[in-house]
Amino acid sequence: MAKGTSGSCWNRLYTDAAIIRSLASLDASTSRDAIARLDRAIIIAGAVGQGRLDLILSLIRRIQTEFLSSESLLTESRLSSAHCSLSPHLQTSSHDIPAIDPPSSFMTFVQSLRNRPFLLRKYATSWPAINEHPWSSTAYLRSVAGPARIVPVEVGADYRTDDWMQEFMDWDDFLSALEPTSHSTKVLYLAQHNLLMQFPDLNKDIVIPDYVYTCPPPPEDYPQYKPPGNDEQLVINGWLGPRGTISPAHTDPYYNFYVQIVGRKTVWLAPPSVNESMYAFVDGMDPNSTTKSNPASNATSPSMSNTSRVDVFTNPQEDDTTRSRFPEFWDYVVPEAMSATLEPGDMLFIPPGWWHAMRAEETSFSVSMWF
Ligand SMILES: O=C(O)CCC(=O)C(=O)O
Ligand SMILES: [Fe+2]
Repeated sequence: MAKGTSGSCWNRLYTDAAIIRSLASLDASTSRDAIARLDRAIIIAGAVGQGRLDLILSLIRRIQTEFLSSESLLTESRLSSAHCSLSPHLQTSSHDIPAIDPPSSFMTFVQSLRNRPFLLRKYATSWPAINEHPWSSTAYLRSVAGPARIVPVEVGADYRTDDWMQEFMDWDDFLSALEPTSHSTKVLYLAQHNLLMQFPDLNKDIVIPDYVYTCPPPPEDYPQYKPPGNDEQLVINGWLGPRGTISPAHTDPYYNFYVQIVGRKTVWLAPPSVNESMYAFVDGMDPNSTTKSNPASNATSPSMSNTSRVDVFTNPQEDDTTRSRFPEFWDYVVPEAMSATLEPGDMLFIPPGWWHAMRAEETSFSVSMWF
């Protein structure tokens, strides 16, 4: 779900303070802390300010070379570990997401295709992220970062539950926890994070599709659409986690090209016209309440007001309360909803305002491009 942006003067102050503090009394014993502080300036404050991101990245490299170059990064493992090859059938959707041939022109995309989701199967199979520099290789993912880097991680399978939290974690430890040999019992999800800004070598492994630069007008059913507010009007996020990580059904206000790089992921979609039957969270609401809510009205908690309380990955045969708790969902949403399981190389298009939920069928790495 799209996060808000916070005041840029504080972000600049945070960034500059992090740079100064990491250089003060820098030696071998403080080098890891210094790198973590610089990473937090990227992650929390977006490393704002003229030339600050490049400065921070080159400082991190210098500190790694000076103090941590002896640390081995060579541990190799493949992330993807197929558990089953069958695509799960969702009880909560009635249609397949249409798989089409690539639009014949940008005009076709902007004029007629931008209003509904579609799937371009195998669109990205020739990307370096799938071939020359496979993002399924933990040795490669370690090498683009170098030692002592930290990343933001969600702990817990689903952000609607009480035991869910976010924390910073060592990138190496996070990758180790994803490896098939790991004994980690926690569900860790690196979600909605601009990993390509933090590890810019990854940028050369993807090919941003030109559709994101076509400045499409608002779709017919979402007139309030505006592109992201950054200079490029484009936000790229990475999503990396083990089998079972779930993003519950929610809406974002942007167009989205979503590319599956490693593993398989099941996607569920429903149009903005079903908003009233999605049982979105409303500020102050008891999460177990079954009251229907309109996500556009009187919601004061922006972070959850566009998130549904319905578990769209439920199986009504196993959970017999779901039909009685959310009757309108079953009556009005399920007939409109569509789903698909994405394979590496598949690219999905989601228009703004569409409800979407994702579940990783195995260790999964995806990239979203909001525009
Ligand atoms: O991959 C996921 O878990 C969620 C992706 C998503 O919500 C998005 O791309 O907007
Ligand atoms: Fe989303």
